[in-house]
Amino acid sequence: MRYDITYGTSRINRLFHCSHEPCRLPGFPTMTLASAPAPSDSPPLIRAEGIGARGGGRWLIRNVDLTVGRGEIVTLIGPNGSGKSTTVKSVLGVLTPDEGSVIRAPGLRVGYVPQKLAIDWTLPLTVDRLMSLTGPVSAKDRAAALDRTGIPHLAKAEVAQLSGGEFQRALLARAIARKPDLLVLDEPVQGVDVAGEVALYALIDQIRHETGCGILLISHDLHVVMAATDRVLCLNTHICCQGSPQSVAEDPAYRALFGDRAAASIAVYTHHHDHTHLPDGRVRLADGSVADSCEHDHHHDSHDHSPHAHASDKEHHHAG
Ligand SMILES: Nc1ncnc2c1ncn2[C@@H]1O[C@H](COP(=O)(O)OP(=O)(O)OP(=O)(O)O)[C@@H](O)[C@H]1O
Repeated sequence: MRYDITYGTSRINRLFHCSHEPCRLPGFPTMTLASAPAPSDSPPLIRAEGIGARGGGRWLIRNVDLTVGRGEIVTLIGPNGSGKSTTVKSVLGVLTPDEGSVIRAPGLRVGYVPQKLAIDWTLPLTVDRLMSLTGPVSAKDRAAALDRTGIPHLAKAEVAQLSGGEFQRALLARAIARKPDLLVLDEPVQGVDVAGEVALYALIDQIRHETGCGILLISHDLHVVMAATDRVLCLNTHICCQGSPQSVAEDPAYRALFGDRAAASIAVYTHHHDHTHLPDGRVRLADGSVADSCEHDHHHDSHDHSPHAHASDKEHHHAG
């Protein structure tokens, strides 16, 4: 396995994770995501079974099973200190788990965007240079990656002067320039505003469709990411629950960790947006007309605003 890892002290601390109520209001920009690629018959890129890792005299994670296949987006979600980074480091081989097994596809190429970057911010560093800091990447591949992430104009910009969103795109460009089979993104929207989060997750989704790579995401974002992911694992040292975003949002274990409001906010973001809820309670329909409600809308199968939608999802597994 070859992978691209940089870690250490942080440039952007967790700037903010927006829980501001208006940001969750219906009508806020939402993304349109293509459906996930059909599951492939190829073996998973990574398969971890029953992994456990100890540190400081205790189990940091235990009994964690995790697989990521080609073209699949899997998200690890959980409170601070619940073991998300430890799990990812274990499946990538950065840490050796104390129990369980990890199988990685032969020759697996991993692009890792860590939560923290070891960069001396007092030294000049352009975006272009950042791309090849830990290994050679051809000029063509660097340019293509910057183009793909929407920041070709920033190739010569100083990394220290980038905005939060630009910086995250630069990190993503750096990871995809090496054409990974598996892209691992540890909190990819740090320092990015909510509209930027939507755009970034849409970009991640496009990259998965275009390249067919598998994507393992770590996130605290309880709303937007849920719409962009195929499978969610909710971690709290062990896996509390897992399944489709909707089914996890319904799980009592998830609600106990994140609260009912978080679950409700997910419902807002997972229904099919062919209309917009106006601040006065009325609804602008797809044809531009305004109605009192969306009752007559025709997308009720994927479109229930209730957090109880999809409660019977068959993918759902609750591990207590
Ligand atoms: N090498 C280590 N030795 C001892 N404890 C550790 C070590 N690495 C991490 N921990 C502890 O393990 C727990 C899980 O850490 P981890 O970074 O995996 O959590 P996380 O879910 O990614 O957290 P966050 O959301 O805050 O990034 C934390 O309590 C952390 O302090």
